[in-house]
Amino acid sequence: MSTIALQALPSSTGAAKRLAARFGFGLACDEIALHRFPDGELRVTVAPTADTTILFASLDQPNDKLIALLFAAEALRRGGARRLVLVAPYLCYMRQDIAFHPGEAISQRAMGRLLATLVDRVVTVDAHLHRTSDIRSVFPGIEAENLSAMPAIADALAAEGIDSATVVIGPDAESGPWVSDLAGRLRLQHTVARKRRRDDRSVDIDFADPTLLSGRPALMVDDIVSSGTTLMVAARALRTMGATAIDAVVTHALFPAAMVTAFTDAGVRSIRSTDSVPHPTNAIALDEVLAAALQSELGTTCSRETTR
Ligand SMILES: O=P(O)(O)OC[C@H]1O[C@@H](O)[C@H](O)[C@@H]1O
Repeated sequence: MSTIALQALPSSTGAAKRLAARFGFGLACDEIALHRFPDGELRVTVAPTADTTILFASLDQPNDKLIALLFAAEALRRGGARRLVLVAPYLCYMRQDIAFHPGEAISQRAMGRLLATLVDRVVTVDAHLHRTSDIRSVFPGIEAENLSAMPAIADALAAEGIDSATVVIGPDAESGPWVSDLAGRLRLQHTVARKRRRDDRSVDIDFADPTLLSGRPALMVDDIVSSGTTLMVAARALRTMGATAIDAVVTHALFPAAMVTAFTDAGVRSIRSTDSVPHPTNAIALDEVLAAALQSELGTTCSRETTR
């Protein structure tokens, strides 16, 4: 019988423990210990490994976490891990999938190649792949899955009840697949706006049918809220179009918590996120969708603790 362990970066231990509990056989979650030296370098210490180790590391604020992951993978392999599975509910650096200007690095490609040298499988949620149709092309030679948060979001919204006149809104063409999926699950009308980004904090958004929202609630859906510009500009447009209420739901909440006030000022009544990134707006847990994807790792395994 082979063994399995779960180890998490400190910022991911909450979600990792929820995942472990969902497996239902007493799998412990070990926190990877990080020590920062006075000069800023990191020492990384892992718990004893198992044949298969699930490394839980959501990669928001990624630069230090990537170094920690690199060192953790080294220690786990040297400790005997035959299979490393990275669970990164938020996968960083996926948005730059082409060189928009001469000389720019394609971060998606570089990140995929780096992670493919460290682990055997990557599991993520609503990765921003845009022009990349298959996540496996990002990770040469290893397994990779891009799960959807929309079933969990739809279940949460349906459970609390939603006005059937609500229009599900996507702020740009990239959001189309999420918007149509969620609207289909909730049996709601949907529309996707046109967005033109001028720079990091400046976008123009317009809707093909400016009358659609008149007197109706809007539910904005997106994969990422980062600077919050897209959400605020879209909310102002929806308000001008006569939306009676504007709620937002997002998979990855990357914005500073204090920005919620600015969203309220722009007309957003509520914003909820999944727990892919720890955030005060977290309202939808992803443990069930992650556990389902990871069932194949359990096979005839038992937790490392039970075999010591
Ligand atoms: O406008 P901010 O919040 O900075 O960026 C998030 C938006 O930019 C896109 O890549 C995302 O899909 C989302 O629509």
